[in-house]
Amino acid sequence: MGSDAESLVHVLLVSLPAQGHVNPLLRLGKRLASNGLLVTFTTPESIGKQMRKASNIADEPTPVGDGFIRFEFFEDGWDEDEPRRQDFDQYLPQLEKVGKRNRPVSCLINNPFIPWVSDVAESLGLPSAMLWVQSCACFAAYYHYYHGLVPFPSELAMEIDVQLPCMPLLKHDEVPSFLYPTTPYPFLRRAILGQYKNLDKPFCILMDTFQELELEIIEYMSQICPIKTVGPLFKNPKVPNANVRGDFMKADDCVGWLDSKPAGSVVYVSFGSVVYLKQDQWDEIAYGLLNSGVNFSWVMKPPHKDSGYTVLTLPEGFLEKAGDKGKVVQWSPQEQVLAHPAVAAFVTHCGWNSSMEALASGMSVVAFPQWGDQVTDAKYLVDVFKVGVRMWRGEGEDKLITRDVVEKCLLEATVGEKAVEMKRNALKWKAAAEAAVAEGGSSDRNIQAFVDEVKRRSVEVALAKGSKSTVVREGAGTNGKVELVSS
Ligand SMILES: O=c1ccn([C@@H]2O[C@H](COP(=O)(O)OP(=O)(O)O)[C@@H](O)[C@H]2O)c(=O)[nH]1
Ligand SMILES: O=C(/C=C/c1ccccc1)O[C@@H]1O[C@H](CO)[C@@H](O)[C@H](O)[C@H]1O
Repeated sequence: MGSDAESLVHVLLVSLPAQGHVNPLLRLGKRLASNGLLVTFTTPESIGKQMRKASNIADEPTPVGDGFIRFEFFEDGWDEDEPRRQDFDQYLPQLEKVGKRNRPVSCLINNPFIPWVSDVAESLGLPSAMLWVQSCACFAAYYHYYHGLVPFPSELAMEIDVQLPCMPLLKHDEVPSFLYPTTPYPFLRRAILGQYKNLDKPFCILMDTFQELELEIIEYMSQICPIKTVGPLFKNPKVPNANVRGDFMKADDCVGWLDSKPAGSVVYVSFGSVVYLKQDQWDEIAYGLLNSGVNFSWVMKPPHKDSGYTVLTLPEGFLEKAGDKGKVVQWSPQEQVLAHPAVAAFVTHCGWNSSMEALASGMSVVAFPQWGDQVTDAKYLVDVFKVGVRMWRGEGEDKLITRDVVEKCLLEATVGEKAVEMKRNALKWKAAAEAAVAEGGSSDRNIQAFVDEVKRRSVEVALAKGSKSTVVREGAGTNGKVELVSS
């Protein structure tokens, strides 16, 4: 490692191996590095392999602003082809078993679903932080559910509305769906609530949202938990995002195609990295797109080989009928697409990363949430942030969305008075997001305060540990230039 990197305070970021978790944590890593830390990003080798192939990951630490970022993948102890990785009830304990290893660092940061990282930090006498990768509203919903603070839908009262402090009334199907008594994903409820058991351990809960976006609930929850909002992390005015990326799949080129289209004429359609629709729903979306007459760019990712999903197909003759009006890709460079002037609106599953990327790019949305936080995000995008129309309510609503509804929503989001109003709101959020991450903005100040706190704590830890298991390098306490090294 270069001597410059060696002299910096070192933080270790441990990520769940899922695209929607790697992206925000890696973005945080780049932000911390640009503020002068050495950041090591780690996740299991099974995904590391894919990331190396898709994202040109260097073996050496990469300079980012005043600091460095490097990747270090760890073996999860299973064979390359192990299908149990798709089963969270089996995979999360396995990750915990192999992941609890000593590492010479000053702070450990994890994302949700792997709360044992803060146990590791505690056992090493190190500070830890958690990056919450969903909205503060969802954080509050899980918190109130976990502590039994307000009534939620239950087997006895399935359809009750939920009133959380400082939040709009949520209908029964607008609370994160893993909390429904009937959720088909109880293992994801267990996984996400696992984080709340350990919530007293991280000294800071970083959140990929920003103060101005969720003001009241952030202020409310900040009285209960040590929250620092640092989003939108994908907007990094100090370091361009193209530099270090964590995609699991190489993006297809659709930007050239977008360049050939008039401004505001394209609808971008993507359901993220995990959600997979049923074939009949896919067909209705396809016909809705054709019938609406809009230009479209549609992400059709292949299913994971162990997911049990069958490969989706397009209706016969679809591509011929669409001609140059449509571009179907397996994976897109989403940030670039959302920033492209040709794109008018985004049909999204409302994962929090996609939601933040849309808001911070000034993009109107057609909300097509499926499960988990997505149903709550859709509620906020449509009714609170007022940037979208709702195409479906999510897994609580058991019905096929027909091509006519798809067409109607596409047109509502792209032409007419409502579309203009939504775009106006979206541009307002874009400006607010840019201000939050700009020098002196709310998120920028919080990042700097966090980095200062990590540096301060690294000195404390070094002093407390003495020389047996750690070495404090020359310059300890000045400019935070301290590194702990296991002897
Ligand atoms: O074709 C695609 C689809 C998604 N993404 C990225 O993958 C992440 C998806 O995260 P999100 O929380 O929206 O959904 P998830 O995949 O976790 O359900 C976001 O950062 C997107 O920008 C991308 O780069 N290309
Ligand atoms: O990334 C995931 C879930 C991954 C998963 C689930 C089941 C089995 C293997 C992997 O969820 C997404 O996380 C985002 C951030 O928390 C969230 O906003 C999206 O809605 C989720 O789809």
